[in-house]
Amino acid sequence: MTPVLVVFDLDGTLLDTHADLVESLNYTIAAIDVAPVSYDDLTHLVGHGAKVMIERACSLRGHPLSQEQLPALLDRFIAHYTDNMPGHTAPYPGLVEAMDQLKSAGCKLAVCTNKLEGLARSLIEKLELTHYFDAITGGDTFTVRKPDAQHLLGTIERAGGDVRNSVMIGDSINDILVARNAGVPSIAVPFGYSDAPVETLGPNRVITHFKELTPALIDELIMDFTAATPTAAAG
Ligand SMILES: O=C(O)COP(=O)(O)O
Ligand SMILES: [Mg+2]
Repeated sequence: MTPVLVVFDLDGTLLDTHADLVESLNYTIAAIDVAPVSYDDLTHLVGHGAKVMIERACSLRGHPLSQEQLPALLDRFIAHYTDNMPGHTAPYPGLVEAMDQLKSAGCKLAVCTNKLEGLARSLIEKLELTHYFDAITGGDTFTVRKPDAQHLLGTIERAGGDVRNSVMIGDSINDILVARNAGVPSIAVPFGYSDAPVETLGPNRVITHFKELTPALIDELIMDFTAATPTAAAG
């Protein structure tokens, strides 16, 4: 039987990236005299990749961008963010212990983020977490990204997992939707970047700390999900 695969979102789920995102974003938009954004604004800005984050930040501050302005700003963001990695970014409390426990129980782990794959890989590498993951995919890895099912299905395939034996864990609507679209159960965490309370996004479970992310919880979630999904059970 294929090992259980736990797929993590990155920003706001694996890693607390808020301080560095705010810093690089404000450095980027200062180039065109757009006023800085705050930590609270991030719930509205993060989760769709850097391009959307820059666009939304400028709109939020009353300076909608033209499409011609975007590439240079994106380059500015990527350069600043890369130069300052890992900055203040760190795994959320209990994450490493939870991943160790899952690995010991035979689970595979993967990352499915809308961050650019290169940025995600560098950041994970700088934090010495690369060895945990059987696959790392970003918003530019495939032709589509979360919430499109193919982003998660492609990640599962690269990690050598099975869609019937996988779980997605994330902090935003795109994570819950990609799981639903791919036919995979989801877990939401409330400490990331979501406009709405995560309970209202329709995840199969909510955990408030990684100490709750045990092999037993994952098994139970897959069992419940399979039992409630006739096609998955039949497949
Ligand atoms: O918006 C981003 O850059 C990525 O966000 P994600 O890791 O939560 O998918
Ligand atoms: Mg996220």
